[in-house]
Amino acid sequence: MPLPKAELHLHIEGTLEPELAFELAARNGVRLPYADAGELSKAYEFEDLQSFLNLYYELMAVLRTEQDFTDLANAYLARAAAQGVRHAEIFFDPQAHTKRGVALGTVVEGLWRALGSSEANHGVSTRLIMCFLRDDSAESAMETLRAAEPYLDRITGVGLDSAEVGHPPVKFREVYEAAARLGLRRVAHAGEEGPPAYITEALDVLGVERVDHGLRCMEDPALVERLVRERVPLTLCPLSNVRLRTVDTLADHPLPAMLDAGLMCTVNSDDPAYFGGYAGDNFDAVRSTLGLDRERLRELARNSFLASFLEDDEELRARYLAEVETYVF
Ligand code: HPA
Ligand SMILES: [Zn+2]
Repeated sequence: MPLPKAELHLHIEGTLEPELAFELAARNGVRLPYADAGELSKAYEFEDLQSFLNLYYELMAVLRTEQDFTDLANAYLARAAAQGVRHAEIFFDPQAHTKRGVALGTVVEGLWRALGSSEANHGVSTRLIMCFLRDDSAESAMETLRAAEPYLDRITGVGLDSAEVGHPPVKFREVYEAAARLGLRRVAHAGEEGPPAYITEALDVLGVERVDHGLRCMEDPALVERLVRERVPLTLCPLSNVRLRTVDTLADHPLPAMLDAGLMCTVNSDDPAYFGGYAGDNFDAVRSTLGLDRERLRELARNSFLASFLEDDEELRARYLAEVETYVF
């Protein structure tokens, strides 16, 4: 049995495996500019975040119906469960779909058909986090938040993703203020490719409770000290960092130094279909390549549940934490 863990940084659109992409393309009569899944897999060589995002948005063309989103989410949940994920807080990118003419309701209802029965079907509890595309306008983000109001019983929080550099958190101040008034939890990608100042801004201006990635905090000792003091969780994605060349190799990943510094780190998969692994694969990679011992792995798993948005079900959180503490490696 794998180590029980929560996944806190997972873009559902990033779980679209080449085989499913072709299946959905055929079902929906969408033509992909690749002959087959094998040829498509060869396109998974990325230079940076933008080169990945180009493919990520291109392949979304195959997602059209509620059933497509249900199938996508069920495929992810089955894989995650097999790798010890007991709880998943799942990002989705509504604007990437609405701008293609797919209604927000189709996306949310489709995802919900998988998520709403996930505890029974997969043994995985879930939350849904709606992300704004930071390279789109703040007005578009605000319209998206307004359009989501009928679905807020299914949406736990808001996040911020897509191309980071040049799109600082402050651009979304009003949107995050409005989200807070609606009772939504707040997270944001910051410090993946963007500078440490974006992390500070996400905390101070957007009021985020977790920082997605946050890797570049290591360039600013005062910021590290603050993140440690305030116990701000960071949702790290080691295999993603390697594939998007945020670090040179996995052996160079700062995770051990971040744990030694006292940062509240978690390990996640980001876009597992694109970056070579799901949550358990990321844990296996940091164990074997970075030499993390059992107590460090247990700490990462414990952090994942402590940092999760399970405040409405503390009994469940306590059960997961007990599983982590009694886990025999
Ligand atoms: O790793 C990521 N970074 C920013 N935006 C994203 N959207 C999907 N994955 C990512
Ligand atoms: Zn991400």
